[in-house]
Amino acid sequence: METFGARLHRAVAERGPLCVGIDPHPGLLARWGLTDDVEGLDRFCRTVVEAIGDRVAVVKPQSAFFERFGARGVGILESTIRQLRNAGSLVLLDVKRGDIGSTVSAYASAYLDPSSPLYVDAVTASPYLGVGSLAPMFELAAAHGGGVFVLALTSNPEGAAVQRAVGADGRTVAQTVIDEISQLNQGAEPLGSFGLVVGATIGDTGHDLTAVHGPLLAPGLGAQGATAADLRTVFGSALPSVLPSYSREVLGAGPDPAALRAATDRVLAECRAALATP
Ligand SMILES: O=c1ccn([C@@H]2O[C@H](COP(=O)(O)O)[C@@H](O)[C@H]2O)c(=O)[nH]1
Repeated sequence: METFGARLHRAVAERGPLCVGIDPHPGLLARWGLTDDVEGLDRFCRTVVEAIGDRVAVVKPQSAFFERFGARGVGILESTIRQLRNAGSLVLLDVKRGDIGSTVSAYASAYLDPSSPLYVDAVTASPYLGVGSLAPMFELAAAHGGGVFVLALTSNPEGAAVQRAVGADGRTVAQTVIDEISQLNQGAEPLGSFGLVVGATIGDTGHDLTAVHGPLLAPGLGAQGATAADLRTVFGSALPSVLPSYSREVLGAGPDPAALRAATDRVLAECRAALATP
């Protein structure tokens, strides 16, 4: 069985270093001339998948925008995941789950067990009940070739107060998360399956990402103000592991599929240039 890290490494080599988010904000549905209901949600997602599902390495549906429509919205999420898989992109579900270990086990079954209707290639997870509480997710991911991206240094300004707080051993909370995830990836080739979320907005925080050996998802580009040129400052020598992520910057170009593809190609070119070694 091929690991998530190996599949991601191959997808990025074939399609380029880019993750595009599917975030059907009410404002975007309106701008696309769609109704703010399940029918509008379905049309929005189908348009995105048909436009870019066969050209982007990773697509990241944001679960919140599906959950707000209840069971029918989650049904659209299930069908969007299936369509993305058929189009050949890896699916990273942004759900930011975290809880005590016995409950994390159920979240793991929901997203990382191939028999689940919401089965995806990888999920985002929150480490604030302790990285160890996420162990059931790591175990199920490893068993089925899946991946987990753990929040370390998020793109929103409010995150710093918690994530950069310093513990008794002198490390920040974020550095503790970084170090624990690095341990999980030891010995994995060509890339570990356990990633971190590090916002492109945060500047140079002095955190050491050199030993992670797993993917570094970088949201915050475009709508939140960061540019591809900021990636070098944030990630330094860890730049080759960065997976830049854009949602509204690309989605705002819709609903014309050609315009969505053009926006995707533009941000991908910017990321390629930013990630290229000097
Ligand atoms: O630190 C984080 C973690 C996750 N996100 C998510 O990424 C997208 C960003 O959307 P944009 O439209 O590109 O701003 C969204 O789903 C967030 O929930 C993040 O922004 N920052």
